[in-house]
Amino acid sequence: MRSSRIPGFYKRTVEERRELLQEALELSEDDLSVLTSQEALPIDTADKMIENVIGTFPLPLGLGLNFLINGKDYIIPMVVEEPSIVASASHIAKIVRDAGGFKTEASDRVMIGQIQVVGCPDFDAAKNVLLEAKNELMEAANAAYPSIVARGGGARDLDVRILNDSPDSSYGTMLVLHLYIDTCDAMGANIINTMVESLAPTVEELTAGKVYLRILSNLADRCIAKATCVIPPKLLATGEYSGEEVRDGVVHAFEFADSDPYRAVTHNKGIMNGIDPVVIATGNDWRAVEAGAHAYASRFGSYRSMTKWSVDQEGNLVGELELPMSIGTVGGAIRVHPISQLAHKVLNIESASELAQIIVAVGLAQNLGALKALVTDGIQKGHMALHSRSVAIAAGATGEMIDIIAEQLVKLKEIRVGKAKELVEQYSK
Ligand SMILES: CC(C)(COP(=O)([O-])OP(=O)([O-])OC[C@H]1O[C@@H](n2cnc3c(N)ncnc32)[C@H](O)[C@@H]1OP(=O)([O-])[O-])[C@@H](O)C(=O)NCCC(=O)NCCSC(=O)C[C@@](C)(O)CC(=O)[O-]
Ligand SMILES: NC(=O)C1=CN([C@@H]2O[C@H](COP(=O)(O)OP(=O)(O)OC[C@H]3O[C@@H](n4cnc5c(N)ncnc54)[C@H](O)[C@@H]3O)[C@@H](O)[C@H]2O)C=CC1
Repeated sequence: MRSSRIPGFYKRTVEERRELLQEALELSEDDLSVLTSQEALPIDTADKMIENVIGTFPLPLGLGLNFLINGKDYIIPMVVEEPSIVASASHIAKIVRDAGGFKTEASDRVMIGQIQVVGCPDFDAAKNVLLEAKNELMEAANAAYPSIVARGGGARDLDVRILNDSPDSSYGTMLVLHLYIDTCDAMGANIINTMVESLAPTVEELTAGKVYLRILSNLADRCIAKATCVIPPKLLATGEYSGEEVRDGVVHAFEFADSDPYRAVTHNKGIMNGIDPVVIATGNDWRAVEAGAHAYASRFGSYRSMTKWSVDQEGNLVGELELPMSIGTVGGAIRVHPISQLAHKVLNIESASELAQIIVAVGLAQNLGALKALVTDGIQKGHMALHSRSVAIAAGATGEMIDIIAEQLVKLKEIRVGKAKELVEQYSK
């Protein structure tokens, strides 16, 4: 692939951008045809994906540019309705690229299946008996889904916990079995749920209890991806703000988020601004990723910042983001949605682990984009300037009028629908 650095891409027309993408990735007309067809998601396909279908709901698909991750260039498809996100990710990726790019890593792709057991006559004895039967249970789980074992995955470990066993607990005591499963390139819901459901009768027999829930856990804390970046302050200088001022502002912003859940939620929303669009574009389950990410942000006992920003001995800004990343490159809607298939082609990835690492790099970039704006000019300048186009459309502007009205709103520093309506009326006259 050619470089993901395509300066001024955003100044081109949609048509020109498609041509540039085709050139950069050597895509065929056929690959791109999904973008120009009347129905990007054919209604017959949509009707098979969910229930009670009456139509489809299109969202913009943009490209995050400039990403250099572990020395490899990536063009990143992002599906999102909010303006300035794609610009901001590309803006920070450009800065980090000049600092050597993002470095990422990932754990093994081990997901968790849970089995809930209640009513055991002796919970400690039940726990011991399950642990003693660990190998047999893992073998039985693998036998329930042999194809994942053939791909090199399958059950890896098993653990048992007892919940609510203190006398003052207001809930009933229960035993929870965790089955740890390597799901290879799948998110793995199907694999995990099949395995835990298959074990339930044996677990009931061994524990003399009753099994209720048999389902994966979205707190996928053994399926982790991590991104880091190290940025010399000179690359952060913005307008009248020195690089050191921006760097220190970002660290203060992190400390604020890490100490205060009210701020942490907004800070982390800014991270998910980058993560969700890639998860959606690649046909993955964003509710699963969201739920896992927020729970992971609370793992030390309170809800905290997902990212960490600090200064190293050379005075560089150091950013880190580590999250559970239960995504896949096969399964679910991934091979069903035609645009998701194109997104995977554009990303040019080999595995779910590679995709997970890209996603956390985008989340880290997105966080820095928002913080850099917040500690300098404020969010309104960059974000609202781009949002002004949506405001103009909401006020009834069409065609060439959209950019003209949007520019006037920015100039007047009044980016609101009421003002836009006045301008649309004047323009129409
Ligand atoms: C918007 C920018 C990037 C402008 O920033 P800028 O400094 O004017 O950008 P620039 O003109 O120097 O351009 C630098 C690069 O940015 C990209 N870029 C620049 N402009 C565009 C554009 N129009 N379309 C596409 N890409 C764009 C592009 O890659 C460009 O490189 P080039 O191609 O020129 O070589 C900046 O102001 C920014 O990042 N703002 C923050 C935006 C943001 O975070 N939005 C999220 C919504 S707010 C929110 O929901 C989260 C929040 C804020 O609450 C989270 C929190 O509180 O932590
Ligand atoms: N709590 C949750 O998060 C839940 C999520 N889901 C949904 O499950 C879907 C994801 O399900 P999956 O089980 O991942 O999809 P899936 O079952 O459709 O795909 C996995 C299949 O792909 C096959 N496969 C082919 N190549 C593979 C490779 N290289 N690595 C691994 N498997 C390979 C496997 O044999 C497996 O049968 C998402 O749409 C999600 O919304 C469903 C239930 C609960």
